[in-house]
Amino acid sequence: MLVLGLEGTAWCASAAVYDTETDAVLQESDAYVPDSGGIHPREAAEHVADAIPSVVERVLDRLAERGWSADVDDENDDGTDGGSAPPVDAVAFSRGPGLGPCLRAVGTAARTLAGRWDVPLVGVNHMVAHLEIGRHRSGFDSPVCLNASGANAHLLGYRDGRYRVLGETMDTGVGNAIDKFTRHVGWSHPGGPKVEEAAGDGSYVDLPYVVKGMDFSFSGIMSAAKAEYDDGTPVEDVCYSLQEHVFAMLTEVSERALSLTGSDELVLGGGVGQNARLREMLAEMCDARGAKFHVPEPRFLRDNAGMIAVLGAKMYRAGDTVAIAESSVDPNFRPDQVPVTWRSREESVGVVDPEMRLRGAEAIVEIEGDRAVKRRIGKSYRHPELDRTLRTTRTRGEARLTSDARRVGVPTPLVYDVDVPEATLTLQYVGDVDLAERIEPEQCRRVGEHLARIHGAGFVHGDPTPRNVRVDDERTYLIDFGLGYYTDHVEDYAMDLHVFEGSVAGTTSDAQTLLDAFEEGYLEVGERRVIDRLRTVEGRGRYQVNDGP
Ligand SMILES: C[C@@H](O)[C@H](NC(=O)OP(=O)(O)OC[C@H]1O[C@@H](n2cnc3c(N)ncnc32)[C@H](O)[C@@H]1O)C(=O)O
Ligand SMILES: [Fe+2]
Repeated sequence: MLVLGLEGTAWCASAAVYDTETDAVLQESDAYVPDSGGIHPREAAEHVADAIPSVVERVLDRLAERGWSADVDDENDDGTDGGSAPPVDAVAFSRGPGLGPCLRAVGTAARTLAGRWDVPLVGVNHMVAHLEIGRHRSGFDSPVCLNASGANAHLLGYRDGRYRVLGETMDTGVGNAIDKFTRHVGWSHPGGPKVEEAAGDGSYVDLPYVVKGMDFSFSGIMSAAKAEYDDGTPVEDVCYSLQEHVFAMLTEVSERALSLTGSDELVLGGGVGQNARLREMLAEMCDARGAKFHVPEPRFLRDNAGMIAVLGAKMYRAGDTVAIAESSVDPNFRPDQVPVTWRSREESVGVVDPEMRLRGAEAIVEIEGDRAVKRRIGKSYRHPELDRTLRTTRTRGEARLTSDARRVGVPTPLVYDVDVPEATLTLQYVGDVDLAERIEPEQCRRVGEHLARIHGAGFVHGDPTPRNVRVDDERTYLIDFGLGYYTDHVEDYAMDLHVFEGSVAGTTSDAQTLLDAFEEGYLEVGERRVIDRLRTVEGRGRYQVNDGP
């Protein structure tokens, strides 16, 4: 079977033909490169509209040269000859997300071709295509996927018919964040490769580092990078340090996602995936924990129609086509809105392996009688200076907040000893199991109460996932305050709730009952305005907890 794919969500007009028999992809692309600055949406749309017909023509010429032909026959229903056979069996196109005018140009082209050839039309989500191409090329069963593209950055895992967002950026996509910095220093789009090149000669300067659970944010680090540049720090040093911080953040959250879901497979997708330093960090992290890592070749990382054709073929096989009249584009199409018709439910991630607990993402915990000795291990993937700063500040912070939480009535382990240079804490051993292994509404209600208490005391936990809660018959303990901090921003409190809700939704099947109990518990002790803010946070679209169809 042959499927034509069309891509043009922003800067790249591309057409590809995927042959399911041989797994070969023919691809022709034409990039829009602005004279200066970033992407101008109108210019980009003009480029896509102009370039699509010629990339289609070129790829069809190559198809004809090779003599590949579609399975579909050219007979009419009554057996008479229907004229010339269509060159492909189906047409797939990027339906979103992306820039509206660009998407509309691609949609129009796709509908025209499908209508002319009388073949089915398949509407593909561009973000899901970025990750499915890695799963396809790697042959992995059920990987965690890190999408690092221009307008997006998120961690996804398949579960029960949907891709779940396990973590994502709280502001801009990773490529756009880097591109904003390069615009500031006068370099044109795309900025990523220019930063990578300049970074080669740079040395380390300290910049903000922001991860919250499996979510992360780039706005602070980008303002700091611009300020460093304006203050005269050599641009190579800023580029080098930007990469060290931003990619270490992405690697850390990927490791956390592997740990939380118990998956041992990671795939990388998206244009920023072309960056050698990011790939190196992820490969090193996976290697250290015995996980497999795959990154597709560059032509399938940056925007390309090959990934659209490959996913289009899977969808077509599953009967997942769209009528022309219903094929309108969606600039805000989220990956977790897509019904995953081409995968079976058995492939879900998130079946938690109890053994994993002692091999958490950042520390080694040894149980000695009634004590747990927790050592934050060095991560060879990150810069030694950044590594030391993170380990010592988190160790110190964890000791302090664990005690502060107990003082306001939240069950936490006693802190017996703190060794900051060794990044080691000796804590009381608490609970029988992780909440992840025995998750019930009553425990979730208590987690809600506990979080409300610490928010009332002016700090957040920073990573309240079901693995950072321990339970026994009597109590529900919060542990691992290493990402917590003092703050009076309601947004930070709402993010704590969002992290808990996101990780419950990402790893359980009946999340709604658990989350209702959690919010009830929170409201019993805490303030309604935090729950209200949580709704606003979710409503921003970018980071919704989407549980089921
Ligand atoms: C919605 C869609 O239009 C969008 N696609 C997109 O942004 O193009 P993509 O090819 O996936 O990623 C482009 C980004 O990838 C960055 N990039 C390319 N090469 C890079 C490199 N060597 N290092 C770092 N970033 C790089 C570029 O600077 C740019 O920000 C998306 O997937 O979010
Ligand atoms: Fe993309």
